[in-house]
Amino acid sequence: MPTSQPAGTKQDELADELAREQAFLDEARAQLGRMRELAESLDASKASDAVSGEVLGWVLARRIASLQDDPRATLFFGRIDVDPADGPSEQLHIGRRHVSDEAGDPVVVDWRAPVSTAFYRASKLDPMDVVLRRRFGVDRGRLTAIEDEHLQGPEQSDRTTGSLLASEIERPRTGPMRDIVSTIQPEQDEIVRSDVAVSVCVQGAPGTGKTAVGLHRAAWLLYSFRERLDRSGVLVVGPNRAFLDHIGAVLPSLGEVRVRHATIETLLEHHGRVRADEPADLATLKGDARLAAVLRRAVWSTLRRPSEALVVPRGARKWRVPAYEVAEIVDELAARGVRYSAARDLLPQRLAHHVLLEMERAGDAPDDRVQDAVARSAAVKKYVGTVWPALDPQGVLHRLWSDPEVLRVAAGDDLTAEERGRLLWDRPARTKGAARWSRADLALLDELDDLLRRVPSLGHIVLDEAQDLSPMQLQAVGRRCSTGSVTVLGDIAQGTTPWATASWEEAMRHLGKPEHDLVVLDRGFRVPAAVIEYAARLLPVMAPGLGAPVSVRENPGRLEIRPADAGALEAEVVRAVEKAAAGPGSVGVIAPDAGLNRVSAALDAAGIAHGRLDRDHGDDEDHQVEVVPASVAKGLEFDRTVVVEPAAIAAAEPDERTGLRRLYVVLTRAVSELTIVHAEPLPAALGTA
Ligand SMILES: Nc1ncnc2c1ncn2[C@@H]1O[C@H](COP(=O)(O)OP(=O)(O)OP(=O)(O)O)[C@@H](O)[C@H]1O
Repeated sequence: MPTSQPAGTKQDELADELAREQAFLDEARAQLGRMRELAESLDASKASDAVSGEVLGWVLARRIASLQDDPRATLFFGRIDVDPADGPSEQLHIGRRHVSDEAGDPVVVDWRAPVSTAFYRASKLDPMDVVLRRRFGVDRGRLTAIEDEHLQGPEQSDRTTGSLLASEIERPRTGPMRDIVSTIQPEQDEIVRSDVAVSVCVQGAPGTGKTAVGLHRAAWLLYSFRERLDRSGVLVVGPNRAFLDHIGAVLPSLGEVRVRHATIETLLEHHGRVRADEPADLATLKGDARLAAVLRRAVWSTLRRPSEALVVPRGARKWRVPAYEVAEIVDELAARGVRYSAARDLLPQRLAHHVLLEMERAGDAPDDRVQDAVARSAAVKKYVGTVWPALDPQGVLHRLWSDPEVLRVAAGDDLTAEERGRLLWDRPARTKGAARWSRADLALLDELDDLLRRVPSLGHIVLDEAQDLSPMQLQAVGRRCSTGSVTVLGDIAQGTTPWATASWEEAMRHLGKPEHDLVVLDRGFRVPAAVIEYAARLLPVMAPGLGAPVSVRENPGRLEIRPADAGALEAEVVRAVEKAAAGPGSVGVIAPDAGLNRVSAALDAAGIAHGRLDRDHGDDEDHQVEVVPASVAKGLEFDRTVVVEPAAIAAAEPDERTGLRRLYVVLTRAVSELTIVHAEPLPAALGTA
């Protein structure tokens, strides 16, 4: 934009302004130091008793830790000057945490506070009383640049040192994912600050910031509803360990260290160890929502109609509750909507109460202790065991997969004979303890667990890469936020399981959140234009109707395709990796799972140090170069990626659509450069370069 001032004057003015802001930063640091010293001077031992002393000590330790100053970061990254019609104008500096002065007045405002909303959302169309929005460039704890936007009045020349958003994204990656708190975009902020009661489903193409938004939403919720969510808990669910490692530092960097991170497997692992792989069609069938009804029948069909009266001997007398009366009690308990085992727990007292009534009719005057003793008597226990058997999830599923008759009865009209045949084990395990459970079985065990006793609900769950979960897995997550809310993040086009969801309406129904906000993000932050345009060639074949994101990146990125002779693939990969690793920033070498060892060995032979990611682990050492199996690449990103043998990556999946979707995921991991190395012809859907 043209400026009327001579360039020199403008530079001087900018330098003065930076110096003023740096002085303000120094003052904010001093205030934070004062707050920390104050917290350190408080003495927990002065509490009224030992228990409160312990709690107070813990609270103080947490407060002191939260007041630590990180010299590598700044206390604020932005500023807004607001001038409301009905109040005084003020300048607000926005940072990762609140800092106040001796009088308690804010020096830095937490980015999550309501007054900070305008920093993220104000626009020229709707300035929200903001006159000026300022963003700061930061380097090792010092302010290095200012970017101003004047939101009101005649257009003015902005004092800007370039797009901080662009430089934030281009900044080379080392180590795990960073927070985006200084550059959250308005459409992202709307999601981050959605009310705690609202479940949100975000559909977005690769790199549109879904993961980032979900994590910042968790941090915002914890700030805004601290007491409620501290008690009920917040959970982040992601696709694998390598991914959790990648995102694991974001919430701690925002001051939230108590959010649990899990994969769907770790969430369900307490039900048993996965010891069996099964064909995709069987896993799909086990993940089908119809199984919920089958399991419900399997549980409740174990109730037996009492055929004999309950007889309780007490002293010289025997007391009887006739079978038809027991049947009425059982029917009433079963109809209450209480979980199976919880209802069963009520039965002994109900039966004992009837025995008590018999005693009263016979002229006795028994009290509550007698009722308790009858309820706990061997006769009642044994009787309850026959009419309302004790169950555990593993026992029920073991019987279901072992006994054709049990499965037939439980299946009702929900499964065909052919489907039942597939579900039955060829060689049933002799005991439930010896059963070889599959991944899909774990979700069924979880369903059974919940049919027996209600699984407690958390306050909020952030569910990432949700498109890959089966209906039964979605229900397992859903029951863990049944009284809370959920933020669902995903991309239908990146669904790479045979049971991947086809529609968000359906997935949200399985999660138990039919009422939700569906938001589509379509501005791509990660993937540069040259790369996304190439990857998007796959979309019409494997996800018709879904569009590619519009890359917001000014850097068009680089795409290079390097054919290799058969037998010389690894040598070409080594050359490509050497080139990619020459500059700063992370390099991901994504190869077919089956070819990973060869690639890793070739890099070793060439002396290229690298880490290896896996479903079950990330990289403890944060190497610049990571070798990644194609099946683990989802959700990750690298400044430069080298993709090895796309045709083999696609062919490793059970069908063409899943194969091309896997490839789409792999091709969209690059922030600036994608190099493809191949000996086999590229998949036809990619067209000719
Ligand atoms: N507002 C923003 N400011 C700066 N960087 C951003 C912003 N939004 C997203 N990014 C960056 O873009 C990259 C992609 O974001 P993220 O991983 O959250 O995308 P995603 O939609 O989850 O992608 P995928 O579907 O491929 O997993 C990350 O490096 C993230 O930090």
